[in-house]
Amino acid sequence: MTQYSRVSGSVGLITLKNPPVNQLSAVVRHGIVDTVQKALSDPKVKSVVICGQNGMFCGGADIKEFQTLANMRGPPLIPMIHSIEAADKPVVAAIEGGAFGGGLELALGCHYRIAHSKAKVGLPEVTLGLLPAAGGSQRLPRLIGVPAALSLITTGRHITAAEALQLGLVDQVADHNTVDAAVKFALSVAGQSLDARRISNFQCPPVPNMDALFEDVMQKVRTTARGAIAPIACVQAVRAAATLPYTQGMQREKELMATLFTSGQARALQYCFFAQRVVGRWSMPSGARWDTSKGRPIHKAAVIGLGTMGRGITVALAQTGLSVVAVETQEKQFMEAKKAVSNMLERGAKRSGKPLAHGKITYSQSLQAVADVDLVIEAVFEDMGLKKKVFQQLSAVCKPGTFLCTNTSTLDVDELASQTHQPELVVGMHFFAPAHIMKLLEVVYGPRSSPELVAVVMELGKKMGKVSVAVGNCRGFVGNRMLKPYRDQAYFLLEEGATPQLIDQALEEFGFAMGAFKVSDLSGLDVGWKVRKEEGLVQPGGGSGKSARIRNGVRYSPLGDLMCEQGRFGQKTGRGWYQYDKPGSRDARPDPWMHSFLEEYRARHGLVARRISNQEVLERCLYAMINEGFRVLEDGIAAGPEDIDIIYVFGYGWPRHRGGPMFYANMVGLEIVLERLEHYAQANPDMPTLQPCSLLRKLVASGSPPVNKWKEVIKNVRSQL
Ligand SMILES: CC/C=C\C=C\CC(=O)SCCNC(=O)CCNC(=O)[C@H](O)C(C)(C)COP(=O)(O)OP(=O)(O)OC[C@H]1O[C@@H](n2cnc3c(N)ncnc32)[C@H](O)[C@@H]1OP(=O)(O)O
Repeated sequence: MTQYSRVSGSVGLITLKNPPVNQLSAVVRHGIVDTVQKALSDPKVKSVVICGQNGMFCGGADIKEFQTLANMRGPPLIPMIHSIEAADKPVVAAIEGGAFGGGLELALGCHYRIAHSKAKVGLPEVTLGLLPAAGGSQRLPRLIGVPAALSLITTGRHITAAEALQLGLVDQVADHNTVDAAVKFALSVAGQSLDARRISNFQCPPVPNMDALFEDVMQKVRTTARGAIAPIACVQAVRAAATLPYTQGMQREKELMATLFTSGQARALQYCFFAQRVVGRWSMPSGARWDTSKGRPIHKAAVIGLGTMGRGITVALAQTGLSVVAVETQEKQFMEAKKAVSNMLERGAKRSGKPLAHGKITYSQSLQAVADVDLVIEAVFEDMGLKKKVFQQLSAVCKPGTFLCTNTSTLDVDELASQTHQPELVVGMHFFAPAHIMKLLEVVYGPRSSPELVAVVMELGKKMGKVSVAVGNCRGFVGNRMLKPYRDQAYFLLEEGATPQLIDQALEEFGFAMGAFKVSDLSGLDVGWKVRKEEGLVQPGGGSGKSARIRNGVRYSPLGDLMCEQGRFGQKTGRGWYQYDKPGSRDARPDPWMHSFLEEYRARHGLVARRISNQEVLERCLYAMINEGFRVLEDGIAAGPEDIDIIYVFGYGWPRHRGGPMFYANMVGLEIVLERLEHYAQANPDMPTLQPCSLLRKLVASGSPPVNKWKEVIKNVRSQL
């Protein structure tokens, strides 16, 4: 786990060996303590280099060890790092690949740091619900100053070696063999005084108006944290570094960490870290899996339809380096799209510092231009008739074997596949707007979709920087299917006495980026109205009598339809569930009109408004969504709870520090979720989405196992179906 050798006569070389990322598990920490001791006591050794095997310095503490305190045996990190800093021989960290979290804290304990030019460094503990508690919160501000340290520690962002050099975080950047460079450097500094190299002895560089700086940062962090506690503790820890002697600062760091470490938020965030990796190991009900299905290379792709989504998809594809044929048959849209895509590419290049990808795109107004591409993403208007026509044409035009994908948020992927000669080469790609920015991609396979195609599209998603989740085909797939009962409950609560702002506030206090009604205003009320009209659900004026609020025997709220009849489509019309200064403006303000609208509505339907508590808002909206999540699992649409949670965290603004809806249900207690659903279902027999589903009942009957054990129960439930 840790290898030791003497090189170049007098340099003790310690190599961390713990695949995949040389994480500091107990054995590695033992190894470091032993080998440092060995090097320091060997009179032939004049200086020491610490590096990691396989081109990676160290990915930090072993996150798996955090699951139980019992796992955390072995030498603790803090004294281990202190003993390195206190050594009387120079210790040099040779950073290849990356130094993250405890890995960077280890490097900060060394007297010198040399990084490869392609290496990255960072303190991402905040993203795991923690803070850099092996001295990182105290050493980093002393080394690079308070503002820069605050920026790194509160965001957890990874920075390049070049930025690290500029900040003074590393001493040298090497273009070739970093370990060789570090050994050479170690030889050159052997015997030199180390007094000025021990960061814990430094004073933080003074900051003018320090109180104002911390107040300002704290306010910003509170706004963006949406209830997460780790970013706040990070600011408090850095403040301790700036105001207290090192030993007291370390004490504060320890206290803050103790609170975070055992918090539910840290558990949720660490679950998300692993869940994100679990969804990459996709599987299909047929038994096809990520490790047994091989894709084939895609050299040239096409996008059909250059509306908002098509433009974003074109940009995302071009940024991967692929050749892209962008097709739009309508002249006006074609000209506008060319300009818009070009602007988006320029903005992207500026943001990322990567070269422009203009040359990768060819534009055409004819579908014939896609004849020789390997993969097509159709992104025309969300209309089954139109999409079917496009798929028939694509099937005729494209070379045999071309993969055909549809960007759709709800439509039946199998129905589209049946329009082509090779339905096994069709999948859905549900992008989220803006498609070149949003991280989530739902990859929707049908019963006939080939695993090869799923492998290709999952890989393509990765190249586009997306978190791709493979899901089965059903109405709304995973994300939008679960959103429906959540939204329905929000509407029903309005009928029963709530206001849009009361509901949104409860959801935003829970941690959602936006409440249900603000989201509805943003995406446009007319979108759902069109779908409901096509489904025959809309009655003019909202209908009358008892049947006005029932469709197919199930409770229905015509509130959204009535809003649309009034032309209140949301932000785009300047009026929706809220009012806006002008059409297109984003600043939502409560609209007094809503009050009389709702009063009149309730009076017409004989409804008596009652006081709705935040708790009821959360229970009804979230538990209805969670219940649908269990149905999704039962139906085999998602392979496991991790898939659902990652979809919600990356695509629907679910607060990451609450781990996703299914993890959250587990945190609340499945028996509590079941009991509350039963309660609400009894009170509302016309709302079948509140009837607890059988998987939830089975899980509770099985003793409410933790999320990572649900798959066993799911397997049993499915085999009984
Ligand atoms: C008193 C003080 C107590 C505690 C102090 C704790 C401080 C810490 O160090 S907390 C940990 C901080 N470190 C991180 O947050 C880094 C997490 N890792 C990453 O960001 C990335 O893995 C990466 C290092 C940048 C490498 O990325 P990539 O090359 O894309 O590989 P991945 O697919 O992400 O990971 C590969 C494989 O490694 C597992 N893994 C990564 N880091 C850790 C880790 N720190 N501990 C345990 N395991 C780790 C990861 O889960 C993947 O394995 P799978 O089997 O595929 O899940």
